[in-house]
Amino acid sequence: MSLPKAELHLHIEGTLEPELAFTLAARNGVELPYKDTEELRRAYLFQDLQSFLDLYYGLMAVLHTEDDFAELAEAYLARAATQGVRHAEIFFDPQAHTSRGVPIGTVIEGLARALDRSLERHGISTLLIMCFLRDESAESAMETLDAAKPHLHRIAAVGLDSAEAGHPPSKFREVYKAADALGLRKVAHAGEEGPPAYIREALDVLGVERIDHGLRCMEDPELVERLVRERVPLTLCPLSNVRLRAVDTLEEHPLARMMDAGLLCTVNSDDPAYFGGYVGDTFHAVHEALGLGEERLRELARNSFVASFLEGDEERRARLIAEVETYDFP
Ligand SMILES: Nc1ncnc2[nH]cnc12
Ligand SMILES: [Zn+2]
Repeated sequence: MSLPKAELHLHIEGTLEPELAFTLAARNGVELPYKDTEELRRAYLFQDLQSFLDLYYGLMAVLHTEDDFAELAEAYLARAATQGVRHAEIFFDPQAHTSRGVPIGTVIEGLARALDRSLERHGISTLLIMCFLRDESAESAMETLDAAKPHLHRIAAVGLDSAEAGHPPSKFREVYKAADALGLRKVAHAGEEGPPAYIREALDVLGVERIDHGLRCMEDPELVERLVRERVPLTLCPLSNVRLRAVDTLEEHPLARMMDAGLLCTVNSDDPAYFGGYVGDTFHAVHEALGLGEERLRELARNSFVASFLEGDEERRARLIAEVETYDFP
């Protein structure tokens, strides 16, 4: 769907399509435990977040050089442009690469090469969000922040992702404080598999400006009231929630109820190579499965720009919102 939109919850490693994975594996002499792309795709049957993460981190073994990261990001941006994406705030997981011996500079400078030409090539403005793996230690997160210091001009914000249960946001209090002191903005995954209390902690302890997912806020009416009152954006990922079994079917996804409750919802693709669709496909899917009409889709698109970190370019934000308001649905 080419309705103009921002993508605010997208893991660049989650855009690694099987075809590119095999190309990079051949180029870098990496042997994959799958015969071909078909067999790899057949392995995309996940029981929960952890079963996805196990495969996801394994496949990252094909990413080695700056060129690899540039090619990965370029492929995503080219595809996103065909789905109406005009602005993308892109997560990456440095520890998933540094732990394999790939220097953080290789990751950041490779991604930046594609991002730097994205506006001109694809009409997509971009920024980078560096995520800490919450199932690694707080010390490792702090070392990652330190290692990123020579590249800070490339990074807009920090985030928190990976296995949520048992890894509360408060574990990362100090590293978020340090990131804040460096002028970085703050987001965190919370309430995907973890309880509503993790959403409160992300707000109160880490001081995040957006909640990634936030799905489980619906179990806590007082929290919903607060999120509405404080206009805290939620970056929801409905196709991901189905594939990782946070909800049984897309028809049962609470997105429509969340919008009715007055929450500032956005929809995003999370890891589109694994979850069956890019963000335009996701808009289409929620239209079909949840009966969200044109005004609701327009609201989601408007919210994506409202919730974006486009503060450096208010003129662009206003122009993109105006495009949403006047978009003619086919
Ligand atoms: N849905 C998700 N939740 C947590 N960490 C992730 N990393 C990539 N996708 C993720
Ligand atoms: Zn995510």
